[in-house]
Amino acid sequence: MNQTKPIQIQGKPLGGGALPIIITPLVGKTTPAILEEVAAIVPKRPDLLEWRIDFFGGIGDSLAVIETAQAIRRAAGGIPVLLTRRNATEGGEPIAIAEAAVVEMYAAACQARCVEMIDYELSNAPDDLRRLREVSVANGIGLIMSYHNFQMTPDAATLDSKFADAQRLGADVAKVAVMPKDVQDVLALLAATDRARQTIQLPLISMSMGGIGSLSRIMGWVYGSAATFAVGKSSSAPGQIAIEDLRATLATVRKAVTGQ
Ligand SMILES: O=C1C[C@@](O)(C(=O)O)C[C@@H](O)[C@@H]1O
Repeated sequence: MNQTKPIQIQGKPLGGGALPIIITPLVGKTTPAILEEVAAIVPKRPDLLEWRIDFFGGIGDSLAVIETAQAIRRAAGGIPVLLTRRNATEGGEPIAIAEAAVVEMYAAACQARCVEMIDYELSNAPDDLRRLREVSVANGIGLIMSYHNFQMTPDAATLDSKFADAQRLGADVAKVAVMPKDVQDVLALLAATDRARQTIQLPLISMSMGGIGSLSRIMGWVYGSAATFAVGKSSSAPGQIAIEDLRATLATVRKAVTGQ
């Protein structure tokens, strides 16, 4: 089987390498609600917590963001944190602040070193992508560049170009999440992931969403996806599986696929 490149945090691979890492979203609106989620999720031991800050009421207040990130970290028992503002055109929650303030919020979080990774969409302005690449590198924070399509699965050339764009723009990880209309679309996403594994130097994350797409959350690592998103307390996208069920299923697939 071809190799899946591991996601690294400050030069160290995350997870044991035998299976994809499990990322669990936090979607609370307030700091206490988020900390309640963290308390419920930490015993389930995901490899990475994704703080979906587009759900957070205090997104416009960088101090509140940094203090909440620090509180998450204190409660997370060593599990690293990925900070994600998913924009509304790519499936996120509508937010009250302009893009310039979003970039400054991300920059402040990087400078405070209160998270380990950030995620920013490839569709953003080249200057904003450049700024976040610079400030994340300067502070040792990993940068995922991502593409999401909650309506459909684009053609193979478009899928290939998203992985390639992330590499060209200097990301640490390339991520693609798309919605299938049928089983062929799930295969198209898996095939694109396998092609990217052979042509792109970066670790990859990919998934097909929705009910049928959930197959990709279970077997995407066989095609090169280094991570899979699972529900700890609340879901952040259609098709996510409960972490306990996903972990058991991944172990079964791994045993069947590798014989170990
Ligand atoms: O991009 C992704 C992937 C995702 O959309 C999913 O389908 O699991 C969930 C989001 O929280 C995350 O930012």
